[in-house]
Amino acid sequence: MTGTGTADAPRTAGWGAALAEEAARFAALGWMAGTSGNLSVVTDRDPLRLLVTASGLDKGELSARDMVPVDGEGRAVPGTGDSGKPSAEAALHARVVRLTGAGAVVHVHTVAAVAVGRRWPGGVAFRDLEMLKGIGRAAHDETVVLPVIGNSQDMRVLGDRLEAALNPLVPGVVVAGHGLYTWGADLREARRHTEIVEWLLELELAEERGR
Ligand SMILES: CSC[C@@H](O)[C@@H](O)C(=O)COP(=O)(O)O
Ligand SMILES: [Zn+2]
Repeated sequence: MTGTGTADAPRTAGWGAALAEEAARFAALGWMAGTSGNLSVVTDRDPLRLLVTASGLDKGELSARDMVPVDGEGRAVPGTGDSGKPSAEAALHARVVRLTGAGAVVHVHTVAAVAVGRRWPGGVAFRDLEMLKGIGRAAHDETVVLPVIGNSQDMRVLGDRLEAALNPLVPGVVVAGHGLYTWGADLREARRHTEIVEWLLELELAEERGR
């Protein structure tokens, strides 16, 4: 896929490379199989602008040019290049940013997220785990609930569900039958949150198998 070299391109090139690197990392873990998943980073707050992965590509093979600038509603910003169609879920990324103030959003399709969403459709609780510190919660004596929301192909519906279920203390939501959304102040924090939440989901399933 080719970019254009518009005035905006040099400014977003660094973000694009960072997104491609993150996507390759998640893909290598098997969390973005079969073109699934998408990533975004906030490049401007006023007006809100995000750079989001293009739709339908193998997320393990992206380059800096496979990223699309979108507005605060997730619509491609006109005149910013021909780097393809924004992710089908760009509007949800923008909604997460508006709701949480996040600087980066990660969406992965992990088996654990789908399995947990099926088993605990009302949300899943964690407690007394050192790993909870990685999402800013206490390692002891605090119950942390990760919300689970129903899936939809309509990003407005999905956004409304996410807003209604959002736990302000937890930077993530499981989308039942679909995958996981996580976010952070920047790409690095969003990655850490993704890894921690995925670890928690896998633990829950391992424990369930042992019960
Ligand atoms: C197997 S891809 C499923 C898609 O519908 C979607 O859920 C997804 O995560 C990737 O969509 P994309 O438009 O490439 O960002
Ligand atoms: Zn998806």
